[in-house]
This record gives sequence, structure tokens and C-alpha cells, in this order.
Amino acid sequence: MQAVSRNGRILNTAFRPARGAAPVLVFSNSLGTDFRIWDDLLARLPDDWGLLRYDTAGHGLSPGGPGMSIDDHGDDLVALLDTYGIEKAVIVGLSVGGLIAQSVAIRHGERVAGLVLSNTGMKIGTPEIWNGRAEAIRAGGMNAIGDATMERWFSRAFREGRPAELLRWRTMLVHTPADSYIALGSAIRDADYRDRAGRISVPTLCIAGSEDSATPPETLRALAAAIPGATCEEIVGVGHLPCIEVPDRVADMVGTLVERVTE
Ligand SMILES: O=C(O)CC1=CCC(=O)O1
Repeated sequence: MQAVSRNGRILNTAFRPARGAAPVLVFSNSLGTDFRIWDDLLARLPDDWGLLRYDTAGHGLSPGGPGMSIDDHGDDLVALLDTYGIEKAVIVGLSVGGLIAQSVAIRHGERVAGLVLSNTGMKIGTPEIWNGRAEAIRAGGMNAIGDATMERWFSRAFREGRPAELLRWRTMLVHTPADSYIALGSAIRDADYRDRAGRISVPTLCIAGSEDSATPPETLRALAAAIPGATCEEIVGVGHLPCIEVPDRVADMVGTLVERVTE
């Protein structure tokens, strides 16, 4: 459905309320994706948990995006919590979604019960990477970054063994509006939580993929080391999007974090 957030922005969402005292989880996407990336993971989570997914501004069916910082995207997430009457949630953030989750945890810690930070970092990439990618898109459109992106998103085994799925996800990427992709890439370029991650004070699990060249395992280990009490798990043989490649493994890890939050 399309939710008009309390801050006035229209965001495409899918929401299932929690039953009883069960936890609510909010899922924040990676660059160039929409909320279908969580389908297989959510199918493996308990029926009574509350689940909120949304398309980041400029992605999927959500309009907007240009000129927004990561903190602006964090404000969108908090506005959605308000819209759906969610006092506190576990945020599961993937890649730029992990930056957005850090932004919310640092600035609105009272709204966050716990964090799953998958394939992200306190800082992602370099200005050269983001500016170069924007140039490539301006010159050749989204298709120009398609193949290289699939190599970052997925392990070799996935790319060679699951070609129909690979084509589906590549199609999702190249249908992302170029301006929105470049805008979110610029927001990633300008975000740096290295001096503030230590302020996060909720149970946190970091997830790394051994074949992830966008946010390699050492980036996740550094993130976990910066957040008091955080732990880091590396999944061998997966790339940047483990929720697609190995949803069973990610569901187990999310379950472990939720146990830490609710115990
Ligand atoms: O480089 C990629 O495509 C992966 C990525 C970096 C930030 C993000 O959200 O996705």
C-alpha cells in the first residue's frame, strides 16, 4: 500500500501488525532494490511478529529521493513508525539500509529495540567509487552498471547456478530511475558514522558475506567492534545480498538477535 508518512512523504509499504507482545521488525533496503528482496526471508519468520517493509524514497514504488541525506531517509523510517503506531522496532538494515538504521539508532535510540546490520558499514565506498558510478550511469544509463552490480550482489555460485533469479534481480536494478540511484549513491558517499557508531546502545548483530566486495567482511567486523556489545557473523560463500542467497541462514540470525532483545 502507499502510506503517507507523518512527515508528508509518500512511501510504498507492506505492513503486518504484531500479535500480542511479539516484536515488530522494520526492513530497510539496499541501493537499487525494492522491498521484494525480503520476500524469502519474511516467509521464514514467525507468524506473530510484526513486519514492516517499505521502498526507500526513489526506489520501487516510492517517489522522491533527490537531495536527501541518509539522515533524511532515517527520518522517513521514523515517520513510518509513527504512521503505523510502532513505538519501538528491531531494524534490519541492508547496505545503505544499514546506514539508515545507524542514523535512526544514533538520533532516535528510544525507537530502536535492536539492530541487524547486514552487509553495510560505518562508511561505504569512496567518493571516487560513487562519483565514477554516477558518471557511468549518466553516460550509459542503468544498464551500464548492470553486470558489475550483479558481481557485487551475488556469489559466483549464485550467478552461475540460478540464472533466472539473476535476471529478475538485474531487471529490478536497471528499472531503478537513474536520478534516484545517483541521489542515493550521493547520500551514501556523504555518510560517515565512524565517529558516532559508538553511541549505539541496543543489541546489534552484524552480518557479512565472504564474497561481498561492496562491504567486505572486514568492514562488518570494524562496525561490530565500534558498537558496544555488537557481534559479527560471516556467511561463507555469499555476496552482498544474503537475504536473497541464503534466507534460511539470515532468518536464524535474525531470530538469535530477537531472542537477545526479548530475553
Ligand atoms: O555497490 C552496490 O551495488 C552495493 C551497495 C552499496 C550500497 C548499497 O546499498 O548497495
